Amino acid sequence: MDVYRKELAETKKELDSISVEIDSLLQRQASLQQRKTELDSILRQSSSKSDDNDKKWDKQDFVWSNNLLEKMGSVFNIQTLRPMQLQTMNVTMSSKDCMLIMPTGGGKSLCFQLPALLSKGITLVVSPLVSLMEDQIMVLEKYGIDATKLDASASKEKVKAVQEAMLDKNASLKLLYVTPEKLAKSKRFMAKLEKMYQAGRFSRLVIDEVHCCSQWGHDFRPDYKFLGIMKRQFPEVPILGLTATATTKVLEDVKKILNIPNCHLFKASFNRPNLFYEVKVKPSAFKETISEMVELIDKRFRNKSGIVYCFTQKESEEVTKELRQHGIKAGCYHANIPTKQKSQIHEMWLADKILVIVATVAFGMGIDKPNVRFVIHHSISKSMENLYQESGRAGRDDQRSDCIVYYRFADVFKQSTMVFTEQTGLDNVYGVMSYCLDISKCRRASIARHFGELWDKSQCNKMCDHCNKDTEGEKRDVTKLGKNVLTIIDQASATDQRITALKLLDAWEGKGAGSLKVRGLDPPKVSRDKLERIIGHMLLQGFIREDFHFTPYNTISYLVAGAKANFLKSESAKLAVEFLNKRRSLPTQNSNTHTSPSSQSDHKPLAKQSDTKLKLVVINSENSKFSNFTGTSIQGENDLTKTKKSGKFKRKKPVIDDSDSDDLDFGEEFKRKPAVKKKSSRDTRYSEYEPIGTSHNNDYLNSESLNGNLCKHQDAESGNDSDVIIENVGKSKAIMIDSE
Ligand SMILES: Nc1ncnc2c1ncn2[C@@H]1O[C@H](COP(=O)(O)OP(=O)(O)OP(=O)(O)O)[C@@H](O)[C@H]1O
Repeated sequence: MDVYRKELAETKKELDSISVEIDSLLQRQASLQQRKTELDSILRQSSSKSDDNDKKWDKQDFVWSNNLLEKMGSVFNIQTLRPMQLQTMNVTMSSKDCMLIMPTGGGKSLCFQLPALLSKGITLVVSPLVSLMEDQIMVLEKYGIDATKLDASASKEKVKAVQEAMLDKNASLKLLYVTPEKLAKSKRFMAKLEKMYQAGRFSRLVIDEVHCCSQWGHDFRPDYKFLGIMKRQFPEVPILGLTATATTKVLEDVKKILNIPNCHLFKASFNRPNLFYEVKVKPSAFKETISEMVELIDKRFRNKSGIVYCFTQKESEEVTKELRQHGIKAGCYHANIPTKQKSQIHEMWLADKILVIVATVAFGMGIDKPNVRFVIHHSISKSMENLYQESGRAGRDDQRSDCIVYYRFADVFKQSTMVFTEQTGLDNVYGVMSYCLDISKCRRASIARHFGELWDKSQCNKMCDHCNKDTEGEKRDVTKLGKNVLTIIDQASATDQRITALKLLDAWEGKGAGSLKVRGLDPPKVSRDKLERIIGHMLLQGFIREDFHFTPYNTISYLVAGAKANFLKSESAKLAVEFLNKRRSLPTQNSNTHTSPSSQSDHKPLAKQSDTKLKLVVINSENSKFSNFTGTSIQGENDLTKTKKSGKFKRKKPVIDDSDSDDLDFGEEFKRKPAVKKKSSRDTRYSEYEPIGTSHNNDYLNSESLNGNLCKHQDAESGNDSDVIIENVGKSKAIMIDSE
């Protein structure tokens, strides 16, 4: 019997492990399937582009072409069209359905305003915000174009006049703006549209922010769904959908909802070459974040116009107050500020009387200030679409501008508790977390992948922090640490306790509530930032998940085991997390392609960011008086430093490993390279020291300017710290000697 029992136990065990493998393969299959769909779509789009799509619509021999070009200059004062504008106008003028995806500020409005002038009848524009309509109508009035809106505030007389114009073939009205709610809720208005259609005066339906139709989008508006009946009711009316941000999935969904499966799709590149993308690690203390931000604005954006986006109204008020106290002309903008005051602030900002607007996302659509030099996110956005759109308010004049996100792990939970009830709310937040956690990939490549665009990262032109800094990531196997996280979570669950991310981190580090600590689990010798990073990746990879609970006052996010937790426990899955490789090269003098004068000297390296804290200086200089002694490798035996105490020069073994990363478990696959002697130009330019008393500024970009900096150096043998001064640094090489 024992034999059978034993065999039964083994059989069960094997079956369990097969189940785990099957689950794992199914998950992999699902994610590959999704990627395949994305790639298919990208290829379809690019091949249809290279078909006759662009070429056919790029012509200027349509019957309306002369009139179009004439009015473009005489009415709109525009001399040349931007990419995709002509194609879009030609398609819609041909009465065909079209969708245009063009970045914020790209010039979408012209694509329907100019055709509206050339067409008989009225163009109906569905727009999500009354303030947006007002802005556009104001501009159109300046051009002498008759445009109006119908919303809840319209008087009876106004409604009557508009309804008459809808049917009067002699009326001058060209554009009529309505909200989607107006269409969905007013049967009378729909009846009037029917009549306008019968009279042959319904020339075009324009749907601004068309991504709002899809609940997969970041701004789903239920009333946009109603627009699905428009094609059925008015089959002859061409639809033109406009958006700055829509993923492949959202586009497919929108086409279905609007019943325009065969519409022409024009996608201007998401790429805004003049925007520099950057992520900074946000200090845990509010005041510290403010002083970093003040320094940043003072150094890089002095007297420049910008926006600081905050998560809440309270946060935006506090940040405004602090910035003002530091002498920065800032104004606050959020939904609860009285309308009159909001307009005043907006106007003062437009006139550069206020330089920085500190705002919630209420300060959004329709901002058309050309010279916004920076957009800083004090807290992360709720989705990549939001981040892209908010950042995109910088540099509408095509001049170099900066888009900076301050990322802090704790902010992820502030967002997730707000959006977890939305269809894709959590995925959206995790998309931003993934963007921020990345430490080496080109930011544009990440954005391109998100928006399903083919992208060659060499086109970034060093206009993102990663491409500009030549940082290197190195994947490390942290499966053991991941399993520790699960052990803490399991124990909490077994003892009916709930655990937030903060408490989990505390328990892991042996702090906080005793009942959450796991006996026998030693605190890892890894910095808190790295632990946060590991937990972040566990969330992204599904090893843990958030579990939301409501209290009368707020929603709390707890961490629980995720769908893939068992894979990690059984080690059928590994947890690999990328950390910054310490062997990071300093960009050479020429490598900085920043074009604006401010950026030349003021860009800080990532040194201050937690994972990238500099700890080591390359010792080498051809030009130095010690050149006879120094080798070319940072690990070279000839590396010399003079100790503080003795004043004598002494050979030192430079430290490669993180002093706090001993606990990181390097598995086979991701084994960290040993601190080998590697002769490469990269090594000779490498620096891991943090200068004391000098802030991290762009001086690093010119390694000669390292000279004279006082640095901390850790002796690899003794572990003792000593102060050293860098001396005799050539254009790309450095030597350090003692400070005494
Ligand atoms: N071909 C062009 N040449 C020069 N300027 C243009 C051209 N097309 C549009 N513009 C200008 O670019 C600015 C932005 O245009 P528009 O407001 O249409 O952008 P948008 O794509 O609708 O942006 P958003 O998504 O922010 O609404 C406007 O000031 C507009 O006059």
